Amino acid sequence: MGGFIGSHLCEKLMSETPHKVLALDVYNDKIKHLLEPDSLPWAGRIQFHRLNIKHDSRLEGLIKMADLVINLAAICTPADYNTRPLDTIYSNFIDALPVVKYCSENNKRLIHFSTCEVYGKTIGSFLPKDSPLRQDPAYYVLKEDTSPCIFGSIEKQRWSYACAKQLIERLIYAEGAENGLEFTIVRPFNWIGPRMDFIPGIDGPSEGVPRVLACFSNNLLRREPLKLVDGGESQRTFIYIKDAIEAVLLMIENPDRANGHIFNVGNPNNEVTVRQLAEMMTKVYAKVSGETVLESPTVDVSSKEFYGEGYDDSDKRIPDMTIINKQLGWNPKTSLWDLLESTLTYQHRTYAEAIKKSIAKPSAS
Ligand SMILES: NC(=O)c1ccc[n+]([C@@H]2O[C@H](COP(=O)([O-])OP(=O)(O)OC[C@H]3O[C@@H](n4cnc5c(N)ncnc54)[C@H](O)[C@@H]3O)[C@@H](O)[C@H]2O)c1
Ligand SMILES: O=C(O)[C@H]1O[C@H](OP(=O)(O)OP(=O)(O)OC[C@H]2O[C@@H](n3ccc(=O)[nH]c3=O)[C@H](O)[C@@H]2O)[C@H](O)[C@@H](O)[C@@H]1O
Repeated sequence: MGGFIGSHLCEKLMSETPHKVLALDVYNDKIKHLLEPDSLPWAGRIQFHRLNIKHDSRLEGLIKMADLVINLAAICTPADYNTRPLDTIYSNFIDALPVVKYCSENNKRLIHFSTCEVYGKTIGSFLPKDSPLRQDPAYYVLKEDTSPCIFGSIEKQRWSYACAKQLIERLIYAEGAENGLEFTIVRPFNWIGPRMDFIPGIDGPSEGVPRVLACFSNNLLRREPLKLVDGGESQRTFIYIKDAIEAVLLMIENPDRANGHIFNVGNPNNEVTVRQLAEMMTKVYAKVSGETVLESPTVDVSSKEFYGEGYDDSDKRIPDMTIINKQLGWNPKTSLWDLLESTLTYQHRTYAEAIKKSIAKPSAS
């Protein structure tokens, strides 16, 4: 609950609902503003417990105290999937097991965060490059109940994350079928916004590689070209975190309509290639910062150079919205331009000064 999505969810639950939250994480930096000072209007409704779900005897007791458990804990940055595959598999499968088990044994409802990466590659990506079928949505739109999960070979360790997430989904589904666990599985499609990941060298390790929003923000803040991996041809649909949190709140408030379902949560209208994302972020950042655009705003880099051996990529990710629409009546609202404008305004306000100082005094930390 102390990460990017957890911080936005806690904020929403505190400001717009009467619910109480027991927030568990190894860090609380992103929710500190909700915990202090004691005079906050929701003081007493949110409690932070610093614990590692991997090995902490307090976990079962805390789950027993709750009506609903939301599991967000995971390693979820692609730079880790091929370089720390064991940690990735343990984090996304093994470490989630006690949470599922305690929910099942104690009859607690579970909302588990999976990923759109469980779909892997599209069927269309295996068609010849010039096949007209590539334009047919039947070959690329990702549907919860009919699309297959298509991963690369084992040496493409990128898929360690998707595979672990798929297996935990299957386990939760089986707990529902055999033991009556009440569950909802969320498959986020590139949720982005303020507080996502970290800016290397400022609030995270200098050599760390966060997800694309933070990578590109870091480049823009430092006036470096944005790095396009393997030509930036992969396609993504990005959704504003605040739109996505509305969907999670509907799941929390409507158990009868959410239990037993797997939901895609994304914005099919915000599709771009990574290259187009870089171009749009460059324009938006110039607008919100008042800075000029570099002569060469992007640079190409191979995936091997950027991520190392074993990287692979999802080609295209368009969520089908039929199920979430029917069950919860939810639709995303914010356009890519608007969500980048508010997010990059936040990035500039939060980091520009710190970056300037770190560039001026490289040895000071
Ligand atoms: N942001 C997205 O678009 C996106 C997309 C797909 C899936 N997800 C999934 O949503 C969840 C949350 O993602 P996020 O973007 O907020 O990432 P995040 O890294 O900001 O949040 C994850 C949080 O889990 C905590 N954590 C990890 N292991 C832990 C452990 N063993 N014990 C206690 N805490 C632990 C981390 O400290 C972190 O605060 C993850 O399961 C991720 O796989 C997110
Ligand atoms: O957010 C999601 O829905 C899921 O997808 C992400 O995976 P991915 O979209 O591949 O990760 P990003 O780091 O956001 O990268 C997006 C694309 O940009 C590219 N990229 C990334 C960083 C960069 O500097 N340059 C660049 O071209 C990547 O190669 C990839 O094609 C992560 O796996 C998870 O957070 C999550 O499960």
